[in-house]
Amino acid sequence: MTELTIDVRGLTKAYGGRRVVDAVDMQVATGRIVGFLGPNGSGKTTSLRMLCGLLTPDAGEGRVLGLDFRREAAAVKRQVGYMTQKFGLYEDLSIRENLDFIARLFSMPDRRAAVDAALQRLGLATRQQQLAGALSGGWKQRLALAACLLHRPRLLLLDEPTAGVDPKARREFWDQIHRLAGEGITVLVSTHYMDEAERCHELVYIAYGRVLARGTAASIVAEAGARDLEDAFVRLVGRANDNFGQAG
Ligand SMILES: Nc1ncnc2c1ncn2[C@@H]1O[C@H](COP(=O)(O)OP(=O)(O)OP(=O)(O)O)[C@@H](O)[C@H]1O
Repeated sequence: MTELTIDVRGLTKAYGGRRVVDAVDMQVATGRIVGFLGPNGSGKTTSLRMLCGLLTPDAGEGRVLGLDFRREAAAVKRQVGYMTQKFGLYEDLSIRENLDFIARLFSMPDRRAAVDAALQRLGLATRQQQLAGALSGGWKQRLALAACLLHRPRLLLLDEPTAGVDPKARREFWDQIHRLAGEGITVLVSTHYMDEAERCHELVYIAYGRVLARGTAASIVAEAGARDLEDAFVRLVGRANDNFGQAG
C-alpha cells in the first residue's frame, strides 16, 4: 500500500458563515509533488494553513506525517516546511544571517552545520554574505526555500513559491523541488502557472472551496474533454459557476 504523508478528509473552514474551504479531501503520497490549483480566493492558502497546523479547521479528520493533524497540530507544525506567499525574511540581514537567525528560533543544536547544509543544498554558499534585500526575486525565493528546509522537514507546503519570478529562475526552482522529492520529501505546492502544474505528479483543482478535479494533468484534460490544462480549468470553473458560484 502507498504510504500517505497527507491523508485528510472533509477539511472545512468558514468565515462569517461562508465556507471558504468546504469538505476538501487531500491525499498526498510520500515523495510525490502535488500541485494545488484554483482561481484567486478559492481556498488554497486557507487549506495549506490548516494542513500545517497554523489554522484550526471547523471540520476535518485525518493524518499529516502520521500525526492526527488536529489533535497534534503543534507536532505537525514542527515537522512541516511552510513557505508563505510573501517573502518573510530580513532584508537587512545577509543570506547566512537570515538562516542562522531561523536556526536560533528553532533552537537547533547543530546550527552551523544545518545552515551550511541548507546553503549548499540550494546553491547559496557563494552568495552567503549578500544582503537578502539586494537579491533578485528568484534568489529570494531560493533563500525562502532554504529557510523552510533548515529543520529538515519531511513535508513541504509551498504557497505560490514562484509568483512574480522570471521563467529561468522558476525552472531552476522546480528542478530543486524535484531533487527534494527524489530525496523522499513530499511537496504540496500551490501555483497559478500551467507549466508548473505540468511538472507535478498529480494535481488538485479547487474553486469556491470545493475540489473540482484531481489526478494527473493528462487525466484531468481527458476527463474535461479539453484541449489542454488551462482549457480544462476554464471549463471546470465555468460548470462550477453555473452550479454553485452564485451561492458562493
Ligand atoms: N482571516 C480571514 N477572514 C475572513 N475571510 C478570509 C480570511 N482568510 C481568507 N479569507 C477568505 O477566504 C477565501 C479563500 O482565501 P484563500 O486565501 O484561502 O484563497 P487562495 O485560493 O489562496 O487565493 P489566492 O490564489 O488569491 O492566493 C477568500 O475569499 C478570502 O477572502
